[in-house]
Amino acid sequence: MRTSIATVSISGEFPEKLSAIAKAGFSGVEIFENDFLAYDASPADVGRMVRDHGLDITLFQPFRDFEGMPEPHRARVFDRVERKFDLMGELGTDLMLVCSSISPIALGGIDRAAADFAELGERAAKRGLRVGYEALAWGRHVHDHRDAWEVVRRANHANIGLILDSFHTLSRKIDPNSIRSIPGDKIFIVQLADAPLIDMDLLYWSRHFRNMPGEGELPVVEFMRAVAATGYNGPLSLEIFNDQFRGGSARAIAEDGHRSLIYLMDQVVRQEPDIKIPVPAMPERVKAKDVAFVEFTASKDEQAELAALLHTLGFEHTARHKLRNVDLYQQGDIRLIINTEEEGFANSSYSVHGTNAYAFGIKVDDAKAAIKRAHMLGAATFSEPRYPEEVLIPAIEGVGSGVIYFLDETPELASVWQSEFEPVSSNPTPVGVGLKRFDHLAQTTRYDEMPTWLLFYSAIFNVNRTPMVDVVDPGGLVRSQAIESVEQGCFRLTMNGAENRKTFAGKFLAEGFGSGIQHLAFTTDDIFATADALKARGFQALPISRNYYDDLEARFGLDPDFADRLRDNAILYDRDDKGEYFQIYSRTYGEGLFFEIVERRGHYAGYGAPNAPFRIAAQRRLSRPDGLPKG
Ligand SMILES: O=C(O)c1ccc(O)c(O)c1
Ligand SMILES: [Mg+2]
Repeated sequence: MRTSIATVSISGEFPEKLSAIAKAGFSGVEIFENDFLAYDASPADVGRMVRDHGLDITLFQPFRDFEGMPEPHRARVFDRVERKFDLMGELGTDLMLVCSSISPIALGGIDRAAADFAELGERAAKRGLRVGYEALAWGRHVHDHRDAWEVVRRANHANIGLILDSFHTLSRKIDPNSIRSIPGDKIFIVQLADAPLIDMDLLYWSRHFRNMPGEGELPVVEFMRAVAATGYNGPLSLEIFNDQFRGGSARAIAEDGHRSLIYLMDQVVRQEPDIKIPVPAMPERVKAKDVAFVEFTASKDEQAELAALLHTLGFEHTARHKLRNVDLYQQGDIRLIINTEEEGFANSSYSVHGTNAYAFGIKVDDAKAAIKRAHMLGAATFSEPRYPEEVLIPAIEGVGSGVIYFLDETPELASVWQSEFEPVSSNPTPVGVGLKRFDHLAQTTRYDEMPTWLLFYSAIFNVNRTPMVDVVDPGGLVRSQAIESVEQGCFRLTMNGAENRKTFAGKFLAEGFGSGIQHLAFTTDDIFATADALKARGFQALPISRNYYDDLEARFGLDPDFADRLRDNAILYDRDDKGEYFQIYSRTYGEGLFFEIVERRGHYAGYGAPNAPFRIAAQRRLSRPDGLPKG
């Protein structure tokens, strides 16, 4: 499997782009002409630089406004082509992309274009070069790969072929299955990009909003299945025009790109097993069954504070690690760990971020297979020195240099709580205030990092993504999107992307020095009973404004007594046609960490997004630095 990426997809100067691309594992690059023009080195030097990085040049692009020109423009276009052929010789690449003309003076007609390409084929052949024709979605006469293919077919020249670009085909909703009848050897290169579904001008959409396959909403898998079914076995080349990527981290974007191609082809080969493209075999997407535990790191002083908060939430200290300063707190099926070790990874995480939920475990069917898949998708495996008595729990690095552990039912992993922990309480599964399971974990990250992590989770795990919702914080916008295991209701994780530091989420990032789990949500089967039990334990709920309840009553036509009960218990409420949702929030702890208790009734599948602005406003009121009343 040969992977390639257009230089335009990556931020930085030419050398920085190349080094990021090579490090991420690509085998080639498309040289986008403007990147080359902006860089002050001879074509031969640039070619050498590329090869010194172990990369080859898969394509030189784009050559614009070639076909259909009336004389005298036509002659000039051919002169221009010859100059670019010279350049390609010096760079050391044999493939040029011609995109369909947008020139207002270009004439239409498949045969006229085919004749131009036949002549171009002759000229290219003399130099041992090849030319591929790509239909831009906004091309003047040709804007459909089926027409571009007809031009190439009629040009009937060995040195002229077709270039397919998923964006141009899928943005126009052209059926990708129309590709299946094209001979694979006439497809000279395939360019891949995804995009979010936004209804806007095609050119603007293409130049600003493309993203990596799997990050957007276009049927790129269907497209690539059709391409692979033709017998195509050339490079898979990413061509991503994206405003955020241009300003992002070259390394992260390149790594995302490589991961996106491996993930894409893994899906393709499972559905088209006879393709020619060699795809590395890997275990299937991991079924995430549940959150097995969440682990906090804290100093000894802060442990006491955090443990007190957990106590008011109904958790009991049930066990202590036999060899380490690690304590286990339980309630229902929920396990929380506080790690106060003074060396090792947890401690470094504490030094950088303060008290934080730096790790979590996921219950899977086969932890070894999970690690293998994650590894093949470029995730870094995580391990720490351990005592001989300690079990090796397979783990990877996750969001914000947090850790994700995998636990399965193999004897060693299933018994880790018994083998490594000493009970300190006679009741290992306290009922507490009635919290039963994790409902979801919420990770906060910078908005521009969200695609990275959504791709990371979706490539490794068998999860669906919910649509992105905008949450208005008085300090700016926060965008929120959830991933959920396909097997309904087992594993849920919400990602919140903060655009700036003034939002509550943005402050968490700034003060905690990076992305991480900002809140943990637990389920109860009876929110009112839990609210009473919480009060009895001295739990302080996040106070919610009276206005919210007046509106709630009006909006949903609630019975006033019911609305009063919600208000008296600071319970937030939402309802849709599938069911109801009840939420109680804790006050924030430390740099903005908090807890949520939810009850889902019926088949409510959301996260109370309409309530988020009021929750945030309440949190901000409490954390005002001006010393005004705290609640
Ligand atoms: O936006 C463009 O002009 C452009 C240029 C070359 C391509 O391969 C492409 O897909 C788009
Ligand atoms: Mg293209």
